[in-house]
Amino acid sequence: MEGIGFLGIGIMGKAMAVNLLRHGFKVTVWNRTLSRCDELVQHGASVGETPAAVIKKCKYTIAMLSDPAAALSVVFDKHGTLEQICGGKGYIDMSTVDADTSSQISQAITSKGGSFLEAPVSGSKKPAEDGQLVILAAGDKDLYDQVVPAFDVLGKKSFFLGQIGNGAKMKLVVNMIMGSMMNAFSEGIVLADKSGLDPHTLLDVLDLGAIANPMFKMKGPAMIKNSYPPAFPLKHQQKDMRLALALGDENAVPMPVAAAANEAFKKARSLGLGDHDFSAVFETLSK
Ligand SMILES: NC(=O)C1=CN([C@@H]2O[C@H](COP(=O)(O)OP(=O)(O)OC[C@H]3O[C@@H](n4cnc5c(N)ncnc54)[C@H](OP(=O)(O)O)[C@@H]3O)[C@@H](O)[C@H]2O)C=CC1
Ligand SMILES: O=CCCC(=O)O
Repeated sequence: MEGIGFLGIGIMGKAMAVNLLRHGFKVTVWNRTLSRCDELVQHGASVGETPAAVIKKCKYTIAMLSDPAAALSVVFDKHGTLEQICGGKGYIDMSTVDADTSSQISQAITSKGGSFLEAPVSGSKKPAEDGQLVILAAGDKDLYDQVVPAFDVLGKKSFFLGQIGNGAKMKLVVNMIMGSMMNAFSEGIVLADKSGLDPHTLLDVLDLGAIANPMFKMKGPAMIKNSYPPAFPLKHQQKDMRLALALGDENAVPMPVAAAANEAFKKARSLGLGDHDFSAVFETLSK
């Protein structure tokens, strides 16, 4: 593959871009807060002054941005992706957005002759650092085949899910389940504690049974200490619950558990916990 552009050097974008550099890819980065690119330069990246400058330079460009508004802004605003995208160039948006946002971006890119893939990911900061993400791609199959070498570095498994929107929907379903689980887990820890049990023993019991999972194992000990270093920011989890609930509305799927979980994440945001890890929803139970 030729050089890759990378737009959005947040928690995930930084880990993914560093990983690509470590594996020998030439990477040109851009971030809205440009100073955040400095660390990437130390790892060997070049910097583009605008998204358009990155697109102009690179055959393939990946975006990893916070939400639908950010993903749209980087494509459609002045000096954005659309100004330079053209035939022979590919744009891969790995942000978690809804299917409608992805379709808008896809239509705009393809109307200029470019090719487009949505490719949101499952897995957080550590899997991103270790190249262990799960990639949920959909859209242009030729572009997918061309960028497999990069996906092989970023992830442990890639799925090609067909038409645009399917990757976004799959990602939202997964994160809706995860957000609901996090709330049940938080309630369980508090219930164990308040009823006189040792929450650490609860973690040991959970880890040996049918509902053992990496998330409980990884986040539980820190939650018991009321510590929430951001791997997956709570504001993004609440965005995903909101988008998943909208998908439920569209399809007339009742989701009372997810709706309650969303309320808990909104409460956590109102307490100023949006930039903490999403496990900080635990705090809403004692407030
Ligand atoms: N963290 C995680 O565990 C995971 C996150 N995701 C998803 O990946 C995406 C990125 O997440 P993460 O890295 O954690 O988020 P961060 O909040 O760490 O980074 C967000 C990035 O988006 C940029 N951004 C925000 N608003 C705008 C805007 N209006 N215009 C241009 N750029 C903007 C930020 O730029 P600036 O630095 O200037 O603020 C930053 O580069 C999200 O969609 C998230 O849901 C998916 C899987 C796991
Ligand atoms: O979107 C964030 C997903 C976080 C994870 O899969 O651990």
